[in-house]
Amino acid sequence: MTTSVKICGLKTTDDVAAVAAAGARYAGLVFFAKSPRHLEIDQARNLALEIPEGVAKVALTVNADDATLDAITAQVPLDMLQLHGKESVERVQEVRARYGLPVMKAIGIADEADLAQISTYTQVADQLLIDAKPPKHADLPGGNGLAFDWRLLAGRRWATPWMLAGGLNPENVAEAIHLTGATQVDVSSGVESAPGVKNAKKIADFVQAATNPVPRF
Ligand SMILES: O=C(O)c1ccccc1NCC(=O)[C@H](O)[C@H](O)COP(=O)(O)O
Repeated sequence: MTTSVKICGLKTTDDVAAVAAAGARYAGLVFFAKSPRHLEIDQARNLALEIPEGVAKVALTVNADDATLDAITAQVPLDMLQLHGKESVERVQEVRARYGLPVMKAIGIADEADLAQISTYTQVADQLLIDAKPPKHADLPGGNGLAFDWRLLAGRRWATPWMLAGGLNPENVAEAIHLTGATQVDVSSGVESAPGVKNAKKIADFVQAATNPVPRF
């Protein structure tokens, strides 16, 4: 089975072109003001209109209220919502029902105790993003370029589709897939040349390494 790739935090039409050329399946648009990848709604709309069919447009929000989600979903053509904050099970259900879009819930993992969170959301989310838990005082709840111990996921399976994220890059993604059994992976910092600046070569190398994961270790 080939691995599906999500490139998160696109900001320019060059980023869109690089993602499409590389063969990624998902493109993430970040709505979080503190992030170097943040987009205003009109910017996101223009970018989303450039994303070709076959690449799913994912809007990433953090503890967003209905007014914020109403504004985003009214103006930006989308295929999925990614909830990357402390949204409860009930909030995930509400968002799914209100917008009629598939919802991907991010779960932060630092140690084995955090794995219980995954089972909590399997019944309500369409997808899960299993990511590194951010450091305590981090400005960003995701997109920090930090990995967790992938061995925590070894041999575990969930009925809900899931993506592996956190500190992935072209050099380590094959090993991460090998250790976790992930069939979907997500990356942001690992395909950038500076925070918020995507690099087309790194995007191509990442997709290549993820979709042809010949272990090099
Ligand atoms: O990317 C951001 O700036 C961001 C901001 C606020 C919440 C979440 C954010 N990113 C979430 C993602 O889906 C990232 O791709 C994921 O955390 C992996 O990031 P990285 O470790 O940098 O590859």
